[in-house]
Amino acid sequence: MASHIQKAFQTANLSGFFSSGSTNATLTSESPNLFAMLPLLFTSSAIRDWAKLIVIGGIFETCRRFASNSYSDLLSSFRIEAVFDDDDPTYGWMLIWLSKQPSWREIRAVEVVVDNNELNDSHTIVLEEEGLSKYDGRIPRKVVYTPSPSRTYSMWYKQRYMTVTRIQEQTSRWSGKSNALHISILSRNSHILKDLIRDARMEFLRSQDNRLSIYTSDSTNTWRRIGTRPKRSLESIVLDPGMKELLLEDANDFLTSREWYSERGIPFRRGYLLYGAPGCGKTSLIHSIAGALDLDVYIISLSRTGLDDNSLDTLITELPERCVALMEDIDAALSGALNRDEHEQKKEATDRSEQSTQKPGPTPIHTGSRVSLSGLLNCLDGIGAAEGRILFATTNKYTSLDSALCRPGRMDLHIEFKLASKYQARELFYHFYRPVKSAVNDSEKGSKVGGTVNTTEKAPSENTVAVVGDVHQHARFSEDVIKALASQFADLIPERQLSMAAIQGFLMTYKTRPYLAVEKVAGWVEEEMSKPHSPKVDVTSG
Ligand SMILES: Nc1ncnc2c1ncn2[C@@H]1O[C@H](COP(=O)(O)OP(=O)(O)OP(=O)(O)O)[C@@H](O)[C@H]1O
Repeated sequence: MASHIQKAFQTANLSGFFSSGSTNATLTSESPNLFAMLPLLFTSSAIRDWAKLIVIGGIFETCRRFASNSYSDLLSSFRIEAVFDDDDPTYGWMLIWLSKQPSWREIRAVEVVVDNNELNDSHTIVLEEEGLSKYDGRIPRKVVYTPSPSRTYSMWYKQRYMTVTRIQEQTSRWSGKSNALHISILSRNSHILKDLIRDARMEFLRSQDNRLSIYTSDSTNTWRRIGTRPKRSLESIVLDPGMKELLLEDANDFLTSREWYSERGIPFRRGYLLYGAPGCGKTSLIHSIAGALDLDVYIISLSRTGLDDNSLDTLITELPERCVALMEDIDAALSGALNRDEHEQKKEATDRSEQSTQKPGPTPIHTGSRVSLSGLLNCLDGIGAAEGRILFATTNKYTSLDSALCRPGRMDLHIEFKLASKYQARELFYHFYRPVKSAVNDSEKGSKVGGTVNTTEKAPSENTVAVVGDVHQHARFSEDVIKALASQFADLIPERQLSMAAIQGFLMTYKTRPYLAVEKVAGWVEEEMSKPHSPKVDVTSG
């Protein structure tokens, strides 16, 4: 081979390169004749040499690849690998588990962010709260660490070497970045991965104690956990006696009756329709019940831009088995002609034009949603509808709902929320100001006068508190005093005229001043009742 190439170079006047013994070979001054050398490179013996070169090269490359693959296979056989995508709950479990590992606290390359949104904890890791205390009356914002993208961190898990890499990818210009955790553990035993996932899940559940996970759907119709919120105790929601208990018992009974449903061939689903005036506790009760039953809440926003029948179907099909699905203001999403199917739209338009001289129909509300009533009905009890889910729907306009939507099987239990009764006003007052046991000041227990409370009498520090502005100080009044004040307060609230939200709003003005609240309530009620938008309920008894 070399002889052929040498020949070619000699022909091209480059023989100086190959002359033996010449260590300082230099080019001749004549320019090399490259064209003359070409035919020599394609003679039969030269081609044979080329072929040999290719075969030898090929053998080398194959051996190299074989060795490298065998090496990776060998390594893989000692390694367990797993990928956790951020659109799956396990990603959050892993981050929380990592944040609890002592070695994780010593990592040297992190992405540091200030956690602005208390709800949004699914992408954060390592809560650095040490050394951060109340400063100058302000609580500092939480600083969180996230593992830097594309870096590999090493650590030990159950005496096994483990590496963690966070991969970040730009999914599209609009939908932003996606994250994934790649975990590799040096072990031949696959149980180590199961152990890791179980530990991560336990850590996650521990961190969620007394918190409720909330999910919403994003523009790609995927469920995303937007964060958590503290569970609200059922006790803090004041409804007519027996109402909460009825709902909780029914939901509890449903969750434990899977077999009963399957033996009778009834789809294992339950729907509750909560209707009534705004601000009467519908949403609060749903969150509270979900907390009491330890279920996650999946919010289905029917008026979300871009949502149509197909995507709604996908979302409902992908609900997990045990969860609370929440559709708020179901009337708002379906009230427009836009949201009815074509046939119904036309029929409705004709009916309206016929009746227009007697009664004008409601103006359609144009939301960004393209969900039709028939689409919603099919989703709620279609083949793909998730089993074991509890659906809660709320509305302020019960009478405007289609009867097909309200029928048993879709909405099994209808519960009316009325404006506040005197009983509710009293209980709300009591829960608002009730003493925290440890902080009751015994010296104030004597402010009760002969079974009634003198509202002109002020607790010693009531006015001082308002000036200082430490508005969240509680429990300076005895239970008896608060109970007596609550009764006086309730007497001044008219039956079923004001919403609980409005009464709560009034009490917020007097956060630590129950006496003043009682003193001012009559004036406030008068003012509220004279307002033109004073609540009117559009309901019929359910
Ligand atoms: N029955 C109640 N008991 C205790 N608090 C209540 C009650 N009703 C309303 N509230 C308070 O009023 C506020 C609004 O309540 P909520 O959002 O649950 O009302 P809603 O009936 O869902 O209103 P809307 O129909 O406008 O969505 C909450 O802060 C809640 O604490």
